[in-house]
Amino acid sequence: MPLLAVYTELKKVEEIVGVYRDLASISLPTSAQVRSVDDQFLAVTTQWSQRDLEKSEKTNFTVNYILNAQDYSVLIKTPSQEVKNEIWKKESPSGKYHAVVTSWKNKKGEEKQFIEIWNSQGKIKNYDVCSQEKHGKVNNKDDTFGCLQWSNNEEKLLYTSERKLPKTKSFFGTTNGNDDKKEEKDIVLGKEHYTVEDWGEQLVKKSCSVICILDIKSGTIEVLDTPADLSCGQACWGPEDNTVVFTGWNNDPFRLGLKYCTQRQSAVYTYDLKTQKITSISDKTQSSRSPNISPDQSKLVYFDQPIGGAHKQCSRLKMYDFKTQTNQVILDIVHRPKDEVCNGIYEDVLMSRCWSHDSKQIILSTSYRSRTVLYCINVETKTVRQLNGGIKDGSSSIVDIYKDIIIISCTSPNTPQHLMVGKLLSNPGEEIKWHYLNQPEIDNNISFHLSSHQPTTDRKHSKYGYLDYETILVLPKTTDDKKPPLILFPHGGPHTTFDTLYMMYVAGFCKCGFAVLMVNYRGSLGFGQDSVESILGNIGDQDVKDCKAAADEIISKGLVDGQKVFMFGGSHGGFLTTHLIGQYPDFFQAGCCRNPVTNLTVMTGVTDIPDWVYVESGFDYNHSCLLNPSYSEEMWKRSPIRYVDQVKAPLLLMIGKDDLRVPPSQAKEYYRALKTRNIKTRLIEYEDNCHPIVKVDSEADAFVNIMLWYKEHS
Ligand SMILES: CSCC[C@H](NC(C)=O)C(=O)N[C@@H](C)C(=O)N[C@@H](CO)C(=O)O
Repeated sequence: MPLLAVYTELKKVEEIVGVYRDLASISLPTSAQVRSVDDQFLAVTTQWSQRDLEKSEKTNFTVNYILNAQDYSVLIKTPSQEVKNEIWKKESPSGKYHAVVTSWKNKKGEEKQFIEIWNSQGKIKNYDVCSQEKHGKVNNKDDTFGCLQWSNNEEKLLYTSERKLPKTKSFFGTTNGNDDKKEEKDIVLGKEHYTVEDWGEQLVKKSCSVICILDIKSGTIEVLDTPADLSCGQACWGPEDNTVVFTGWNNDPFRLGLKYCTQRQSAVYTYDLKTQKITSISDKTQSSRSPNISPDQSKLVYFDQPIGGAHKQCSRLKMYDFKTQTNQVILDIVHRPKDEVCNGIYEDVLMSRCWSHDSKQIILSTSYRSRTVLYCINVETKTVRQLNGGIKDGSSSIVDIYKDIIIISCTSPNTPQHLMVGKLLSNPGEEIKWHYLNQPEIDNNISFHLSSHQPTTDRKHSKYGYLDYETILVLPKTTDDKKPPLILFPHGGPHTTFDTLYMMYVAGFCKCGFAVLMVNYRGSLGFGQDSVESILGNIGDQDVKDCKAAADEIISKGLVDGQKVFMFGGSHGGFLTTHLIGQYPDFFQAGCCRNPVTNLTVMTGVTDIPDWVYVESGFDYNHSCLLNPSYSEEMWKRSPIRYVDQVKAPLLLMIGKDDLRVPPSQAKEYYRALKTRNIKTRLIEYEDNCHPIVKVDSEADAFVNIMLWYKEHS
């Protein structure tokens, strides 16, 4: 390479790395809790996360605020305090105590988990919860099953953990001298290689979760006697702490991946702590989750939806009355949005605090077309109203509510997530006045535009007719008349959505000079259940054409350079990337995808969610389904690999080596197919990454590689 070329290349790398460093240094809020100190003051504890590129890890820290209770102005803000080894922290109802679940490695390198109880003077109790050998590892906050709940009398803590498994050793092993007689009796021989099923991608080693109660005074642990065929989670205390309410997922006949999948068979149960009787309070023909009890303890709300079908869908909000022991629908599934207020609920779970103080209203946030919006739902009148958010055309989501003081997180593609505080007003006509907890840094070099797209006549759906869809165009500020090159970026799923959020990669692409078109093709969440269902049996066609048509429309408006179009997407977005470069070979300069689905015919045997392949290809699924030639033929027709002979655009493929959702074999097969056809391609493999490639160092490396790939092929 000539010297000048080497220099230019290095300069390019330096610039991209510089862009990424700046963006990675932004800290983002992860949670917050509000509490009233007295009539004059409010206390808000906030948790934040920031990438540390030097240490290749995320740094977590807290910041505490004291606010004036009248006008919400910030009176005191404490310096940031780094948090280490903390899995979970929960304040007691009176605010006197904190429970903290911590994880720590001892000198032998063994992981230990503790539940610590703190008051204002310091740590008052510390329990090595696993040493009692009543259960396995404690679930953490991000697990589907996780929970940590104080009893109302502050004497007990509810949490979930893995069920205790019998110890096993080889048929041929001798006992270790340290084993006492009792332990030896409990050891089963020759089962050490038996498979232990788990719940798949990002839930590895989560096999059967149980509910545990820690008595804070004595340190004794009670593991509730729940059936072995249920994985239990999302537990909370029932009225007067006499029952425990929880979600139970069926383990049988075998577990399918649960991450991004709310359609699995699950129900809401109560467990009577005196009689140990378990009762299902939800409709067992539906999939129910996320029970949440009202402050007056008279009722609870939860989500439900049909079992099976699309991996995420529109859900109902239901309510169970403890006195009458009856259920009612508060907000039903919205098939075809009719009004301007609500397109239905698409959330996995409710926030742990979501009730108004009078136990009459629920606050939740969910997708409404391409924005996350706030809803206030009156459970008595069953009326829904949208609450005003913090940014026009941006997104707002609830973080916490306590005695009607609400904390929200506000964002838009040019404004990183920041926290605001306001008061829920009794007059529904009045707008909430939001006050900043922290000031965001708005990037005025980035702008965004929402567009609605109508399918052309040839793309009308045979059952649902004309369903519209949306895109979010994120544009860099240009200093000359040159139009920016375009990155076409459809989301994965396919049943997820792009809301007008700040996304580090998108902001970074813009700062490197690219416009980004994020496509909420038909099938995305936030547009009604008909839209979700319209894509089943149509993948590889309807979604592909929606993306291409959206790009054409934006190019025709003259906002971007139509001669320089690049593809980008992960997972189902990678499926669309490989489809689009195959079906429209002259349209794209280059492409890049993370963990793409490329060949459906071989996916059923390797993914943790084989049902996805059947359902998205238009077939019904049950656990005994077997692939046959007619299914395979249809799956082949819908697979990107079918078009590989037509591909011209150089393609960068990235894989997380531990991905259980779309195993690396999918990208590898496509990579080999391109190589033998002399199409320029590169495969990058990230160790220790699963489906989302988000380990701090990998995410950073991937960004620079993507930008270099596009720049090289511009
Ligand atoms: C058999 S895998 C099908 C695609 C996959 N669907 C589900 C239900 O997991 C998918 O597209 N998943 C996305 C939600 C996804 O994981 N996308 C991300 C990763 O976080 C991405 O890289 O874009």
